[in-house]
Amino acid sequence: MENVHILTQRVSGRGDFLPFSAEHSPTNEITETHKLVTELQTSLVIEDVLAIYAKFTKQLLNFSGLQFQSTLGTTQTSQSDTNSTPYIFDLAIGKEHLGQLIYFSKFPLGQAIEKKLHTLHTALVYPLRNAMMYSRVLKLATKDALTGLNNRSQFNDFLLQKLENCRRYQRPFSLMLLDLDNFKQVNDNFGHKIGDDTLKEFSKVLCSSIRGTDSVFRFGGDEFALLIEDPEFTTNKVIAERIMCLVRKSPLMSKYKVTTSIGFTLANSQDSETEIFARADKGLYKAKASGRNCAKAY
Ligand SMILES: Nc1nc2c(ncn2[C@@H]2O[C@H](COP(=O)(O)OP(=O)(O)OP(=O)(O)O)[C@@H](O)[C@H]2O)c(=O)[nH]1
Repeated sequence: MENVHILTQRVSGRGDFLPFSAEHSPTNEITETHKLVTELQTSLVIEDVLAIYAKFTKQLLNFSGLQFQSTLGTTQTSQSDTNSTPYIFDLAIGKEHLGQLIYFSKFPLGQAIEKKLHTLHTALVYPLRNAMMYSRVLKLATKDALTGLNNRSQFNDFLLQKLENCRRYQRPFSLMLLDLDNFKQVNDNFGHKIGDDTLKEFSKVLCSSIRGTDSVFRFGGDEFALLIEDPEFTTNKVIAERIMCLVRKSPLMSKYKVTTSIGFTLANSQDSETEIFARADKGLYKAKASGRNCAKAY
């Protein structure tokens, strides 16, 4: 510990290692680590856990960025500058590898700092693993595995929320239901893999046809839905036209002659989930009955 103290005092002027604490005793270190663990346990969100850890560790090491890479992707603290030298640490609990924690620093890490970081990593790993598990479970519960879109259960929650906002704050929204036409023949004639690729392609079309405030869902099979914020009747028509146009332009979807039928409806403040859904579904039925590849309001 004395080494840490000497090191921080010697080079703090350069801005890399800040004085960690005036008094470094084993008792202090245990108290600090305990405080860190307590704070880390206040969140199950990976980004938050990393931010809490970064704030604490900044007292020891003036790093310019902190990143955590795992099978769940890359998370980094806000305003991370990743241009300086990366110092990579594997994080594991026993044989379970969690991922890599990367400190970006303009200055070299001394051995004493590295040792201290290893101690802090022991405080980080359990709360981080809990957050990773939570993220996986949340994904399983709310996302469609094939397309990564929100699933039906998430749709039910979103729809209730939108109806509540519509009733209380007169915030209008609309529901659009979409179903692919002639999709069965893609699977039957070209195989399930091409069928899956078509569904993924259509998901991209939907995501690129809406604004960030709108949401896309896959119910299963070739059925999708959109919840559109603040729409006018014409907005819905514009969105539907945009989707059908992108489907026509998609090399994959045009190759397999897949189009989409669309039904939509505007919400009103008296609507229940069943009522609004039934109206959009009638619109979709009308579109199918009118020969497919078109959009109908109800
Ligand atoms: N590749 C793939 N196919 C799926 C998936 N889920 C459901 N399907 C298939 O989607 C097809 C849905 O067919 P329908 O909507 O009934 O048929 P369609 O040809 O689109 O008929 P219309 O809607 O009347 O134009 C069925 O063949 C299902 O087996 C999936 O995850 N991947």
